[in-house]
Amino acid sequence: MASTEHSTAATSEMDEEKEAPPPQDLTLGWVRDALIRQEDSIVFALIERARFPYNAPAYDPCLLPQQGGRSLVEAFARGAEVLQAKFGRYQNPEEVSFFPDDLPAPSGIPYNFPEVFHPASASVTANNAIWNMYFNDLLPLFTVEGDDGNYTSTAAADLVCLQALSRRIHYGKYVAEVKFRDAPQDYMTAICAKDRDALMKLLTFEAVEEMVKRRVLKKAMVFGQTVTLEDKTFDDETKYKVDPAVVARLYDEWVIPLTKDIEVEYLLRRLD
Ligand SMILES: C=C(O[C@@H]1C=C(C(=O)O)C=C[C@H]1O)C(=O)O
Repeated sequence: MASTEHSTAATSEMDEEKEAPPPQDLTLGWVRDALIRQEDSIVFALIERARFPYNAPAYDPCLLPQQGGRSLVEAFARGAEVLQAKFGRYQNPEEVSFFPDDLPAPSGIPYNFPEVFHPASASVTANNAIWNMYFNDLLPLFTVEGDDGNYTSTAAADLVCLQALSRRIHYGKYVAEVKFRDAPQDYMTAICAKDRDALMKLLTFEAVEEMVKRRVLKKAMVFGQTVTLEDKTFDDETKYKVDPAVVARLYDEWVIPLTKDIEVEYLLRRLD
């Protein structure tokens, strides 16, 4: 009994340290560490989705006529968001809904999230772009063609990917806030001039972006290997659960540019 109590306390302390929401006095280092941890979630979510083939009927609005023109994946995502909103998921500023209209009021146990965002900037969202990118561009790149009939599990795996990508990209709001606080004069000049290019230049760190892309490529290799007890070497013939080049491309073409778009949009409203 005593040892159970002890281990429960130890676990919750550890969780608090790892999963604490962003502090009000956040630093760029803190935010970048959070982004690094989220890379793991994204790579694992893609690996889970890749267990199923493409499963085209999950995206066909004709599959479920009673859903009024919505595909199974859209109906599933909307239903999941309604349930999650009820329990307060979107009270967390890290979480952004894909279908914010008609979500019920939260009735869960309130949590006192620190108010980090400038209020006028808080509602910036890229979820439409993320949804379209995921289904039109990304999904065909990392799933094999085919139909195994397991559409609900497929939709559930899609939603995990979408939510992980959305959380990462909307973390651009924290990045923007901390960069603004670190150099308010530089940012204020560009914000007052509504100069998107100047803002983009100010917030871009190319060396950091290169490191991010190299790291996610490596994570996809490490996490996507089949681990066996026999010694074996990994070479060009190694089969990965998700092609590491696709993960690097995901970050290069979509995740980093969308994060930076969020940063710019956040900053443009930062003085409102
Ligand atoms: C997120 C940041 O802002 C920009 C976007 C990056 C990203 O999305 O990974 C990396 C570097 C910056 O160009 C950051 O500075 O860490």
